[in-house]
Amino acid sequence: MQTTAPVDREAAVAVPRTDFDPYADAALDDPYPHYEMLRELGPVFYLSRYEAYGLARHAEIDAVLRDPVTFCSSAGVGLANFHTTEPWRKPSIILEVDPPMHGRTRKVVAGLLAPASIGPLRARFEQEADRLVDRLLEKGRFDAVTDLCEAYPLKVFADAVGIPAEGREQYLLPYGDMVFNAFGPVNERFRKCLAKAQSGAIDWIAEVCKRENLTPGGFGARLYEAADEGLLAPEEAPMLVRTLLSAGLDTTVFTLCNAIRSFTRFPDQWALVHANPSMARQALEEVLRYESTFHSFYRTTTREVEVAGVTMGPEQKVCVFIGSANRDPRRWGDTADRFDVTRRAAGNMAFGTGVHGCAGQMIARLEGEIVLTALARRVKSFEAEGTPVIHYNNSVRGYTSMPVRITAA
Ligand SMILES: C=Cc1ccc(C(=O)O)cc1
Repeated sequence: MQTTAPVDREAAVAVPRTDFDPYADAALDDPYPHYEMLRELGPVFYLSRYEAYGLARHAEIDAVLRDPVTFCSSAGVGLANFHTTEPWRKPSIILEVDPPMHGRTRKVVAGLLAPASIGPLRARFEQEADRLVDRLLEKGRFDAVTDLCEAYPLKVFADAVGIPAEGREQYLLPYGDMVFNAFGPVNERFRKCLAKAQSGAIDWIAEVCKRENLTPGGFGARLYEAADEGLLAPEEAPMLVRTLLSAGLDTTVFTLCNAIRSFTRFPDQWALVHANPSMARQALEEVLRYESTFHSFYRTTTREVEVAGVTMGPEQKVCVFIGSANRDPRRWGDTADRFDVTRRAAGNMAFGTGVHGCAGQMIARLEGEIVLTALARRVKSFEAEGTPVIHYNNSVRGYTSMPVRITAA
């Protein structure tokens, strides 16, 4: 689909309008029937409640994310347009910038998080996963959110960044919760979360991003070394440490939540992974497709552009529902709504795509693969103990609580 064709007004089609609220609790409880409705509205629709265009099909989302010049990030990647609204914090110098600046900061962060750079962490990550599974098997029943999904990234990823141990539980997750709520509207959820973040987390993050508080050799310290080498301006190093802490915790926590949730819902799928732990990486990819952590974010048009016959003016917000793209039968066939760990789920949109595709996706996959492998080797089955409590956030999806019982192999 061409997004750079000159606009032909006669050919332009009327855009289907909907007053659907993707941020209502009812939508967040189970977004998938709503996504199907949006996909059936057409390749492009208009969210009248938020005065933004929306895309819910894989093909159009892929094309928009691959055109960062027409669909920019420097006006913010949430509903708020930074050209008219004061952001809640200083914009990110990697997420909320466009090429060419984006290319420079991205090169530094991508180098830090590349397979060659994170490979040496594998042994430490595996040791921590085994230690954690020891504890879980002793317990037998526990809350998978607090005791597993939060505990693991808060230890291994926060250690890899090199921040102090003190204050992580209290501040890291509430800060990430605010980062992801900020991509949605200023609703009650946004306001409550911002007030909470302003009562400690924002200051704590600023403090731990300072060079003197970062462990030598960690990702944080290495960003300052990049500044020493002139690859970054001095003031950019703490901003990129902030990026790691903004993007690298809640996302992985919720991906692990969505994995455990999927395996308790579909025990036959766990049985396959338990029987063959080397499937863990492939199974994780299906979790990322089937229950994406990141569900939606925005781009802003930089000019008048036609998408699938619909003419959009400049300065228009466009919401891409990547959680829907991952269930689009046009891309995944008629089993798109089936959780199937034998599927080839590569090419899913869980980490976005294009130049802004998640720079941390390899370390996120490493954490997920290692945890699932450690569990697959030693846990025969997961049983849900009661209904898990959904974590309501404007753009990411996971759980606040998930009591489970495990049976040792
Ligand atoms: C994937 C989300 C994301 C959130 C925050 C940042 C940042 O703060 O730079 C980057 C990515």
